[in-house]
Amino acid sequence: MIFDLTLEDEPGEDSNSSSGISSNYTNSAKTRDEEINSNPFRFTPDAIRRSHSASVVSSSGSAKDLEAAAESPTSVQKSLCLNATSALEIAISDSDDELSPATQRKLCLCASQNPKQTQEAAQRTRLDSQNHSFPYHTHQITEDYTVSSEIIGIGESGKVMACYNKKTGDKLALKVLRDGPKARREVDLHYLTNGHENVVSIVDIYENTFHDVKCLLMVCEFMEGGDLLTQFENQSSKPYTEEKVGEIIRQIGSAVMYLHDMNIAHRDIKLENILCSTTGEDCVYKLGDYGFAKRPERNVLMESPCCTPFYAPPEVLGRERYDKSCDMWSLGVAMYILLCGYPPFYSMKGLALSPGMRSRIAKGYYAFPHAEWDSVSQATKEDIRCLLRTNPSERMTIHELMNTPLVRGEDAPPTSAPLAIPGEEMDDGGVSIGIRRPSETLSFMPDDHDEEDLMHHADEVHDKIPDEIPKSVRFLRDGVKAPRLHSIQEEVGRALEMMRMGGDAVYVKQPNLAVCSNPLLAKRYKTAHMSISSVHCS
Ligand SMILES: Nc1ncnc2c1ncn2[C@@H]1O[C@H](COP(=O)(O)OP(=O)(O)OP(=O)(O)O)[C@@H](O)[C@H]1O
Repeated sequence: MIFDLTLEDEPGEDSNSSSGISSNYTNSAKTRDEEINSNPFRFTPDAIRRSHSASVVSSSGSAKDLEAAAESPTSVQKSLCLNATSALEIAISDSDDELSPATQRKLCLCASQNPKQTQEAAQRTRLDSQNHSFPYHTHQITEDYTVSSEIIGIGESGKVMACYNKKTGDKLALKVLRDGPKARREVDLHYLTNGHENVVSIVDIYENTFHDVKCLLMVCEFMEGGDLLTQFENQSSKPYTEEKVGEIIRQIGSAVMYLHDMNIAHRDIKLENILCSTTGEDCVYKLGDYGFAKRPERNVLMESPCCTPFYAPPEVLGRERYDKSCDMWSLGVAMYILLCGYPPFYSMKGLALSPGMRSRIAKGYYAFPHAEWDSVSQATKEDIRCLLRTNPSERMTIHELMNTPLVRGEDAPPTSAPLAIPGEEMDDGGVSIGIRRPSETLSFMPDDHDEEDLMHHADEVHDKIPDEIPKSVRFLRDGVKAPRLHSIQEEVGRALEMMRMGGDAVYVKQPNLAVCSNPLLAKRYKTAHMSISSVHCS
């Protein structure tokens, strides 16, 4: 389903429109010029790639001209909201009441959040907001904001657009969600943590209808520096210093701790969901996109496989129960990438989630290749090991992470050539093994074998110190550029969609019972209908 959000200049124009939004596009030239000049993404190669389907709005401005243009604002507006593959249920709310003065005041409170506000104030906001869901506006967003055609980001659930506060002229980010339980949950959980200085602030939220489809329009503070993945790639994925990574993790970890203390798991922590206030040194990092956040009822562990495979812990891929420790694994992956420029787990065949990659994630097989990791302190590598533990109950918690020297900004043990610390295995191929726990295997799987192959080889490779450099590391050694994180992410996004829709079902081969004398196999077949073939996000 595609929605058409056309834009207006004056408050209240065409307010009788049944779509809830004006049908004329008359966004002012002044605003558009400002937009062009102030948009930090517009001239970056990445911004061009991301917004290639969008165009800068013609300053001649009439709706007719614009519609005639090949890449017209109308087409951009049409694709504004949601992608066609979205399959969420639509729950029409009965209540269309205007906001009470009290909720309006509350909304203003949210809107004026100072990014530098103290934990104490955040605590107050938290207590206050715990008792309320976000006060939704029911009037048209165009009464308060000029919605621009500028795309500032593209995600799974659609595009994030720029919009401008009509009173202040402030630039903000607009995310449009199709109304439904999932969108409500995203907004409500985001709102619960809205007061934290390292969480992207929701400023306003509207319930508007486009062509009889209810949408939630979430207006958030605009993070000028864009997302951290883009920022990282814009400097050629050059590894960040430990000091810088410590600072990023200190800020994002603070938000994660806030969530975890409220028993909320974010479940989609990745560099794209870490937003940056600027591209400069004084950048404030904030957590965004609560699309998969979940707050379990009565301590029920979360079961749906919603993390991006790239960042996904083994228990998610294994359909086992998982909880907030999922976020810790993802933080470990993010730290790893920032410190070396490539991910710990990826498919050498460019697949989103190959059997080989899945297997390496499940077993915690990754490496600290010397070239990139010799300059990283042992203490930091140990932190990553603790975050990437395959057993969630043994994984480092957010409170433990926040207490590490890296995050506290204390002096870590001196950075030097690799030391052979007890229990850490080194091979002679320039690789320090990421795992070192006696209970875990110390070898790399042959890359990207299919599942069956892995089953056959599992015993052979178990508990064997690798005598050859893993292919993924050779790949880097050979001077081949590390995989483009963005291109991998696109693939991962597609696989993730499959996983979310339950398409990643387990296939049980049907045995020929007529010739099968194996009672176990026969029993497995008879009880196959009892197994859960796929798990859906609730
Ligand atoms: N407040 C903001 N300020 C600046 N850029 C933003 C903001 N919110 C989102 N973006 C940009 O838009 C992109 C997509 O946003 P977001 O992650 O919220 O969408 P999504 O559809 O939920 O994505 P996904 O589920 O794929 O992570 C971000 O990676 C970022 O580049």
